[in-house]
Amino acid sequence: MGAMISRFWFMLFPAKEYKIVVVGLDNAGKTTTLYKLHLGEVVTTNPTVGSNVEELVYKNIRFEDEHMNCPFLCLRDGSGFHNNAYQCFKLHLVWDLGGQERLRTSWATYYRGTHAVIAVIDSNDRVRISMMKDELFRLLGHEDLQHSVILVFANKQDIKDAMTPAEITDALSLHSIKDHDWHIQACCALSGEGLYDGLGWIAQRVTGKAPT
Ligand SMILES: Nc1nc2c(ncn2[C@@H]2O[C@H](COP(=O)(O)OP(=O)(O)OP(=O)(O)O)[C@@H](O)[C@H]2O)c(=O)[nH]1
Ligand SMILES: [Mg+2]
Repeated sequence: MGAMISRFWFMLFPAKEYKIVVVGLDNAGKTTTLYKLHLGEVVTTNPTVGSNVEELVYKNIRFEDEHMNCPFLCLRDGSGFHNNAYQCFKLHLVWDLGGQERLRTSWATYYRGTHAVIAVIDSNDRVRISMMKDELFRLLGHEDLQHSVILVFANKQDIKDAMTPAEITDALSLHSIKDHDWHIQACCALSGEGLYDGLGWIAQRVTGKAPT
């Protein structure tokens, strides 16, 4: 019933959309991440040529005091324990870009209007982490991403001896990023662990960000 009401509500009052682009080297797990979030399932992937795009709805329960000034589409939840609570929906349009070397030059064509960048890292790919650092700093310098927040997914944490988020933070020099809000999240796109935590961080941070 609740799901039906919210679907109907969406049709009447479409929420403001937030644009996210997902970047990272080939084989990092970008497409797996997108479809795990979108469908809740692991899909069989092929290397992406071009892009995939899907809409994700992130739902958050907020209590009345936190809800003040909430800019999102909200439904009052008057039932049970939560009669002071609201369900706040944020709609994210997520672009998953191909990571092969020849495709990376086209990433910038997707940047305009982006609120958040997700950089997916294969935490076992020690050899190419410096290449990913170069790509990351190149995109951070792009004018269309001036106002974007950056989420780094330290993916494939299920594999033994994966680099920890702290190691990846050092290898990517994340602490030297001063002009963007950033966050690193350990995850496993196969099980989904950590993915919603990362999306939750974005959902909080995009409020009030206005890319040109
Ligand atoms: N063990 C493990 N494997 C993963 C994980 N996430 C993705 N993979 C695997 O990594 C491989 C590449 O995943 P993709 O999602 O296609 O990678 P991609 O980043 O989209 O690659 P491109 O499209 O070429 O840029 C697939 O075999 C996935 O099943 C993970 O968390 N753990
Ligand atoms: Mg892909």
